[in-house]
Amino acid sequence: MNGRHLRVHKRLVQSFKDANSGLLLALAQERNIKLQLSAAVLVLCFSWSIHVSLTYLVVIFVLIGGVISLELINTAIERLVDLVTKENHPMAKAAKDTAAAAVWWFSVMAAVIFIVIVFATLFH
Ligand SMILES: Nc1ncnc2c1ncn2[C@@H]1O[C@H](COP(=O)(O)OP(=O)(O)OP(=O)(O)O)[C@@H](O)[C@H]1O
Repeated sequence: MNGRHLRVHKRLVQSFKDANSGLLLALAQERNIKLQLSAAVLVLCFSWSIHVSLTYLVVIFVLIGGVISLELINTAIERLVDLVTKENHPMAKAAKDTAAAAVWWFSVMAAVIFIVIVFATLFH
């Protein structure tokens, strides 16, 4: 590996370490993300037990990834707002509540799609 490739490799490894530390931080501090990961394990076990098709399984993985990713972005926005102001401010509330709404909206859609997948698998 030449010098340039080594630098690119080190940057990639460092980016991965930073992202991993962000995930661990959110896991340690956010109750919601623990609940969502537990729900994801249950959903995957149930999906496996009813033999969902490979296509549906891919959809389920995308939905789980979407919920967890949005929760991580929500956590980042919460931290950023807290860093910017400790005061009670309507814009701070709007930022936090809108970020939280993004998670909830996607989670509700994911739940609806999962129910459709379960019915389609059991009663096709
Ligand atoms: N600086 C602020 N100014 C005004 N309202 C705020 C402020 N910080 C938080 N809030 C509001 O207080 C409530 C709780 O905020 P908090 O930061 O504790 O989020 P949370 O309940 O821990 O969210 P989550 O459950 O997603 O982790 C939210 O409705 C939020 O909009």
